Amino acid sequence: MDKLAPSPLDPLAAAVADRLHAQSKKQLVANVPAIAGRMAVSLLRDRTADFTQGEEGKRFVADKLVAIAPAKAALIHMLCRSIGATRIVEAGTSFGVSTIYLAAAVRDNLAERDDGGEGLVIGTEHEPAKVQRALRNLREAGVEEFVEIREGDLRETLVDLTGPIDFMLVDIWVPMALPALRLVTPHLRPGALVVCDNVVGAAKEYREYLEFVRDPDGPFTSVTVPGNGGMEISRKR
Ligand SMILES: C[S@@+](CC[C@H](N)C(=O)[O-])C[C@H]1O[C@@H](n2cnc3c(N)ncnc32)[C@H](O)[C@@H]1O
Repeated sequence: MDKLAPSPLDPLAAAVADRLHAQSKKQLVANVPAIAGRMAVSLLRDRTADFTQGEEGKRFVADKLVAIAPAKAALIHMLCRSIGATRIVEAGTSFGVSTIYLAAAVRDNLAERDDGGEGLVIGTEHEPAKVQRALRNLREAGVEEFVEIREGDLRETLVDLTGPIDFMLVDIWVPMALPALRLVTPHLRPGALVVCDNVVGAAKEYREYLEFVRDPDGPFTSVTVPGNGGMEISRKR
């Protein structure tokens, strides 16, 4: 028996997502020694395990999927379906794996409402080649019409957002997580959810982000979901 529940996606989108999950895992496994080496150098040099920074780090990750894990993707899909999300922001699109789940949720939420309303996932990605790959994957998965990918640095691409936003996925290199959330927070509707990946595995690196979402006087209430690097799920007050 499979360890995970079946994919929540329709067969067309599931086939594309499953292929990309497998590709991402294979890429990760093949690069374990390279990643471990880079983490060790980063720890010694900058006291952080974040190996994505600096010119060399950026070059290394420029062609990597680093896709969200299947179970986490299924969870964000379920959350988006549960809150009826139709306007979503994704910080960190890469090859579009998480985007497929978010866009499928928007499509299905709109279909259930059946009121002619519109919906959109606004993704952002600063590697032009990844944007092209994401667009191709979204087209193949049949969900392209529900996605707009803004190419460039999110500190520029997310400044002119209009709300209300129902859901945000933060799956980005760590130093960008809090700047992304700060940009989007004013546009999140009350009850909107923000999911940030890998906050347990990289708790030290996410310290400021976590302080922000866990601040009892701040704009969010927050829970940590452990396992596989962990996730922080924060709800806008
Ligand atoms: C962890 S990956 C995203 C994976 C994606 N959510 C998925 O599941 O397929 C993070 C992505 O953020 C992109 N990125 C990093 N810093 C960025 C920035 N300042 N602006 C836009 N994109 C950025 C990287 O190029 C990388 O593709």
